[in-house]
Amino acid sequence: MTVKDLELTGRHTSVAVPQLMVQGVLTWLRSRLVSGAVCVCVGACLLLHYCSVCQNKSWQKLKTMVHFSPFVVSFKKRYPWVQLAGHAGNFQAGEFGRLLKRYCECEQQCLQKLMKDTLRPYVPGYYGVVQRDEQDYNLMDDLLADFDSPSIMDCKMGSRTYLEEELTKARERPRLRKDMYDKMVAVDPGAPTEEERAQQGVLKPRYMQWRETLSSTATLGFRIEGIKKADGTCNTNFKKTKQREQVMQALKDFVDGNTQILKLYLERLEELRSVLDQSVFFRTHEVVGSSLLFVHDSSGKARVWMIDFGKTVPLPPDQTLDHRTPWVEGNREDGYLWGLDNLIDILSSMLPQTP
Ligand SMILES: Nc1ncnc2c1ncn2[C@@H]1O[C@H](COP(=O)(O)OP(=O)(O)OP(=O)(O)O)[C@@H](O)[C@H]1O
Ligand SMILES: O=P(O)(O)O[C@@H]1[C@H](O)[C@H](O)[C@@H](OP(=O)(O)O)[C@H](OP(=O)(O)O)[C@H]1O
Repeated sequence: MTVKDLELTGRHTSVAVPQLMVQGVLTWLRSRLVSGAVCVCVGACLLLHYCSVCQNKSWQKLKTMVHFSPFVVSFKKRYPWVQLAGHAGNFQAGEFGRLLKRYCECEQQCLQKLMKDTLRPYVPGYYGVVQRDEQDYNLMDDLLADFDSPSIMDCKMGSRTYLEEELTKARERPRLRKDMYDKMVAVDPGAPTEEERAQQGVLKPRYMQWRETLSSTATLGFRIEGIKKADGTCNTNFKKTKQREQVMQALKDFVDGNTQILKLYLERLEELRSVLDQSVFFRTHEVVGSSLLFVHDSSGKARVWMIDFGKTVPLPPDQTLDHRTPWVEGNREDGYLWGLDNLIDILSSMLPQTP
């Protein structure tokens, strides 16, 4: 369920730890772990606390990964930092409340443009590319830095989680993914077709579409990827959270029923929506796989930011998107605003109605 050898797939492969020691930890985890998100937390915490201690050593190729984030990293023992979703080993601690995310040119281009866009207050501040141990990173604000024991939620936005160009590539050069087949079977043994079963592999777009329809991505235009609460509990098991009522329950649990926090989140999302309507960047980009990061703490502070622009790409000069029109191949619509409308609607319905 949690730790296993993995077919190497691009960005999954490196973490900042000596390989042998990590393999020892992983072997221990593999032999000991039982199911449950809290156990995942503890295991990942042990491993990645160690990673952070060793963060000045060179990054090494590691043919193993911890499945199912979150990854809890103690950044220089200052405060625990949590990676709720995404690829393992992509982040390192920076200085002064900043963090380093493994370099991705597409993300760099977006963050640079976003620093000059009306969306600037809704994305992490960006400070350029830095090198550590021969690896390039994008340096950005750590959005958790100003919070005390924060509760965090990652919501992946949009009705589509793969780029149109990924579809084209998969058609031109179909590549069967055994790791995705295995992830599919782990959730639903009946999901693969007979052909996929015989091949023991699925194409990436097929897997991504299956994930979209299993969760709320296809029906609501967003899905919860993970939640970590101030009490230390973590849950990344939202693959089947699909119905509006299930989403509401997860949100209610995330804020511990605190309507004041819900209200602050709602206000922030409404502001974000009106800024998105004005944003040149947003109008001229296909925004896929990007998340909203929700953060609050017991002081009553609650904020939301847009993160992850690794699959946000510029449109041709003559094209714009409204981000609400349903997607058909070729129109490049991503359903981002449709998802945000739904999220806002759900949060509003959870608040007591004012006469
Ligand atoms: N600027 C930030 N400040 C604080 N936490 C962050 C920040 N950026 C990312 N995170 C944490 O890391 C997680 C993964 O981030 P992100 O989606 O950018 O990674 P990724 O590896 O590109 O993901 P994906 O696999 O979806 O492409 C988030 O869920 C969040 O917990
Ligand atoms: O959440 P899951 O079920 O583990 O599936 C992963 C998730 O959809 C990621 O967003 C995706 O990375 P990208 O968004 O960067 O494509 C990754 O593809 P990958 O394995 O090809 O990196 C998937 O494996």
